Parts: sequence; C-alpha cells; structure tokens
Amino acid sequence: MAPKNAVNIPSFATTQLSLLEAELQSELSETSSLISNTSPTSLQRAGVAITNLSLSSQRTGLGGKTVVELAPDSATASTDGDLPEHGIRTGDIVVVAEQPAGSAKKREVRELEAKGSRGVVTRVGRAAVWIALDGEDDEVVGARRLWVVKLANDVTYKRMNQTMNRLLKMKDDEYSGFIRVLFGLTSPSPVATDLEKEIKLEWIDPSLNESQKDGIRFALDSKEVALIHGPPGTGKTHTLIEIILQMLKANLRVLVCGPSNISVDNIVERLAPHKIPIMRLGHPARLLPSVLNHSLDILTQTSDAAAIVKDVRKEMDTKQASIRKTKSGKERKAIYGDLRELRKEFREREKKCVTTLVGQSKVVLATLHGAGGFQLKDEKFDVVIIDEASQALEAQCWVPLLSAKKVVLAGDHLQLPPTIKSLNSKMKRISKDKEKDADGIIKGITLEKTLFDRLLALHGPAIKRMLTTQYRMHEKIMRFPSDELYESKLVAAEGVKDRLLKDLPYEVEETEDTMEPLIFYDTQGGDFPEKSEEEEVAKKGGKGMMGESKSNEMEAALVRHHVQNLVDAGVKPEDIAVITPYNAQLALMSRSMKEAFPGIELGSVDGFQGREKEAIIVSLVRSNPEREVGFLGEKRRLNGKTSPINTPKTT
Ligand SMILES: Nc1ncnc2c1ncn2[C@@H]1O[C@H](COP(=O)(O)OP(=O)(O)OP(=O)(O)O)[C@@H](O)[C@H]1O
Repeated sequence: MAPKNAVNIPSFATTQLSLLEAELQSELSETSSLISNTSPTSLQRAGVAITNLSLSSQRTGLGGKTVVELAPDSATASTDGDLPEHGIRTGDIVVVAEQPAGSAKKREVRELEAKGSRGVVTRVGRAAVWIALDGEDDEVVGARRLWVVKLANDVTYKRMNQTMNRLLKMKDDEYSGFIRVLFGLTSPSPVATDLEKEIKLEWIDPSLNESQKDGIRFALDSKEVALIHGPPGTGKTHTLIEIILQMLKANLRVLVCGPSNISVDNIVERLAPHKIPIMRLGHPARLLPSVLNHSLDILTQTSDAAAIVKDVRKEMDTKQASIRKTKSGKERKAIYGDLRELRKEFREREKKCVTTLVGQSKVVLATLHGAGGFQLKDEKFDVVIIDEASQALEAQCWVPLLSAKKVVLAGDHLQLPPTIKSLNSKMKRISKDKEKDADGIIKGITLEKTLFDRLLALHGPAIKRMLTTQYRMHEKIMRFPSDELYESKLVAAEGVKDRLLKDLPYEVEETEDTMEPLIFYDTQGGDFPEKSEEEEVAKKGGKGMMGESKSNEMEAALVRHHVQNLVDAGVKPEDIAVITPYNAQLALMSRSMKEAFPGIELGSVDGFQGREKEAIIVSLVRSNPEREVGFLGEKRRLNGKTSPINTPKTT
C-alpha cells in the first residue's frame, strides 16, 4: 500500500526547477555584483581572480579541448615565480581575458565573457594554472597580460535542470517501480531476513563491527532503497567498500557516486588494494594522483582499445604547438581549420573507445554530476551507491537515478546539509506561490532538504540502518553529539574511548591540557566582547558565513595561549587544528598563528566537517549581553568536528 504522503512527481520536479532557478540567480547576481564593483586586485584578494598572468603553453586535453597553461607574467612575477595567493580551484568555471588597464575600471560580466574565453580550471599548481577552454577556436595570444576571473558555475545547474525536466515530462506509465518507491507511490518491498543468505555471506573485511555488518546485509537484501546512516567516524566509507565488494561477488554491476571528486576518489583509493576492475570517470586533472590509474582518460590512452585514438591526439598536439610558433594570421587560421577537423575525428574515435571500456567495467565511479555525461548514456547498472548523500542536492542525485533500479545512500542527515545561498528568497517565494495556488509548487520542499531526509520522512526508519561504533573521539567528547543528536546510541571503540593527547605516539608531557579530553574556557562576561565586522571576504565562498561577520580579539588571544601550551607540552602543530564559525575570527587568528606555529591548520567549522585532527580548538566567538548565538543555533553545525581530543571550547 502506498503511504499517505505520496509525492506528486510533476509538482516535485516543478518545485525543484523553481528552487534551482532561484539558487542560480542568486549565485549569478552575487558574482556579477562582485565583478562589476571591485578592482582586479581586490577580486584577487577576495579569492575570485588571478591577475598578471601570461600564456606558457597550450595542448589538447580530454574531448579534444584546448588546455592553456598560465603562469605569472615575468614582468610582475615575484622572485620565486609562484602564483599570488588566490582562491581559484579545480573545477571552477572561469574567463581568461586580457587584463584591463587601470585597476578600478568598472566591468560587466557579459563584457568580460565577450572579450575573453570561457573555460574550466583543470589543475592548479604552485606556479601555474591550467584551463580547458570551452570554445572550439578560442585563441589566447601569448604576448598580452592575462587574468582569470571566476564565474558562477551554471554548468552543474544545466544538468540538474535537464534531469528534473525529464522527470517532469515522464508519463505515469513510464515511472519505474524504483521511481514509484522513491516518491511514495508504492512502499518499498519488504526485506526478507533471509537467514540462509546471512549465513552464506563471507565477510571480506574481518574487522567489521556488528552495526556495520547489519547495514551491509540490509543494503544487499533491500530491493529498492537502503539508507546507511553513518555518524562521524563510524566507518561509513569502510562499510560501503564491503557493500561494493559483496555486490561484485554477487555479479552485480554497480555505479558509485558522490557529490564531489574527493568523495569519489576516497572510495577509489580504498577499493584499489582489492585489485578489482574499477573505472573512474572524470577529468584526470581533477582526480587524486593515486586514482589516475583507474581513470577513463588514462585507460583510453593505455588500453588496447586506445591505440586508435592515440595517433590523432599526437597530431593535434603537434598542431597546437605550431600555433605558437607562427606569426602569420593566415597560417594560424589554416591550422585552426585543421584542428577542427582533427577534433571531430578524435571525438568519434574516443567515443568508440570509451563505450568499449565502460561497457566492460563492473564498478564505475563518478561524481553525481559526471554520471550524466555521454559515457554512461546507455549504460545500465543493478545498483547506484551514493556516498556523502546528505551533502548532495536531491536534483543532483537524480542524475544517476532516473534509470536506476536500486539505490544505497550513505550519509548523515544530522551533519550540515549542502550550502544554499537563496534560502530566504526561496522560502518567501514558495509560500507566496502557494497562497496563490500557482504552478503546482510543493510547500515544504527546499533545496536544503536532501533525498536522504525526504526518504526517511517518507518511509520511516525501516529503510535505514545506523552505524553506531565510532573510531574517532574520546568517550567524553562523543557524549554531546551522541546525546543531543543520536539518541545516545553512539559507542566509542576501544582504541579511542580513553585516548588522551599524552598518549600520542611521540613524547608529550603530562600537563593539565594533555590529560583532559575536553576543556571549556568560559569567556562570558565583559572581558571578551564580540565585535561585528563588515565581511569583505564573505564572497570567497566561505560556507554559511555571509554578510557581516564577528570576531573576538580576547578569545583569539586565549586560543593562541592554549596552542602555545599544547606545543610546549610537545604536541606537534600539524596535529592541531583551530576552527571557528566566523570568517572575521578566522582572518584574525590566521594572521598571527600560521607564522608562530608552522604546520597548524586553521579553518572554518563548515569547511572542516568530516576531517580529523588529534587536537581541535573551537573558537565560538559569540559573547554578548543579549546572549545571542546567531547561526550557531543550528545544532548540526556543532556536530561532527570532534577528534580524539577536543580542547578549549570557548563560549
Ligand atoms: N570495523 C572497524 N574496525 C576498526 N576501525 C574501523 C572500523 N570501521 C572504521 N574504522 C576506522 O574508523 C575511521 C573512520 O572510518 P571511515 O573513514 O570509513 O568513516 P566515515 O564514517 O566515512 O567518516 P566520516 O565521518 O569522515 O564520514 C577510519 O580510521 C577507519 O579505519
């Protein structure tokens, strides 16, 4: 029987499309106001541009695209030849253009795009940045001074929109059993507790704990959907690896996805030692070096099927190199003509080779977005596994799911959801639309609500298994998240439950700071006032830290003092992280501490989620007579940052 709260699929798709549009618009307007109101130098400082570059090489990359390498212009470069501090990352959508003279000149995004070439950053090095250009005939001439400016990433939206539009247009009889379950038109098939099967299951990893085994059995037995709920450090990825290996043993074909390249690479790295045939889709420049051997691009160069693509690639590279040697415009034009022909040939051959290689792979790994590429267009999988599912937008998850039969989602809905920029306008807009009863928008669906959340609300805890033993925190640190968020179900593994800083595998003195797992510094009262600052760096992409920011100087001094104590006791700075929810506080602390304690890590609370350190110092900043805590009121923000030892927690 269908649950009462079944979701109307076309309305769901319409709602998602409208939310995605609002989100894209807010991203676009944020970028364009920044670009039009700020000088190149300030844009660089804000993390969205690199100035004073020149072209150092160009060659053919995946899909026959031109990849340009840009390095600091010799006239302006620092003596070490390194790029200046910047915030451009692999995967960013950018424009490469001639740098405007006059630092404060106003410019429009449109104008910038018209003058320059759009592309994707494929690699960021210490002394150079590589960009794959979108256009066929894009020409970046070497003699000029260039700059790179980051644009809003509308590419990911395009794929989500396509997916939601396909869902919107599907007719009732086109809904697969799987889709019907995911929208509550039917209930999930009951999972038979097949005792025989349980007995037959031979564990590949002998160290699995009981809750992990239970989750694995459930993921294997369920017919349409299984949620693996993994609180911090409970071995979610560990569990997924066993699930993948068991599925492979059962001769199933599996597609493994995650919202980011790093989430996917993490799984590839852990699967690799098992020597099973795996294929990682995605641009090699964005993959971890250790993962490259499994990447489709490398396989298209090294496998037997690849030989046929190789000669065209070589020919194209030679042509690319010759462009730079010629001064004549006419000759250059002719070379571009040849390149266009070669590129066509290259793509056809590459496609054939890719289809052969992908068709042979039993385990394919890609980002959610990457799963929508041409390589998987007609491929069928028995199961789609999504890791970090509570960090992904639901529309993103549907990219690989539209033609799926079964999904295993791993995540933790009690840690922070994906960051959404348009939250306020979106909420208002939905309720207004609802009042007017317009376009079938569903109230209560937000971008922040992930597929994991929605399925849990739709079908209840029966579709979920929770991992309960955590391998990261001292028992006392674990107590707070366990009691507040996980119904006191977490258990600390033997190896960590009473581990202290003094027990680190190198010499650490026994002091009051190294013998306590959890220390609070009370900073209430008049001596530690918070300060508000207009946050210039908010646009840097600092998650959840928009608008004005807060800092607390006295607290920063206290943090520094505590770090000093730890270091004096022998704790290595690289084992210490200082995190804070506020950008202004981060800036204040970074300045003084990075130099004093080389190797120490400083970061934002949101950015640090899911990482580990031996000692974590949390600077909470807020301290005011009104007792306001701002966005720290979000419980999920206080979750998941703890490590074996958590030191001062300033309040
Ligand atoms: N059954 C186990 N026995 C011993 N150690 C384990 C076991 N399961 C997981 N671990 C260890 O716990 C740590 C966390 O594991 P893993 O990275 O798989 O967890 P996670 O839940 O994916 O982490 P995160 O909270 O970052 O998402 C790792 O160091 C891993 O080796």
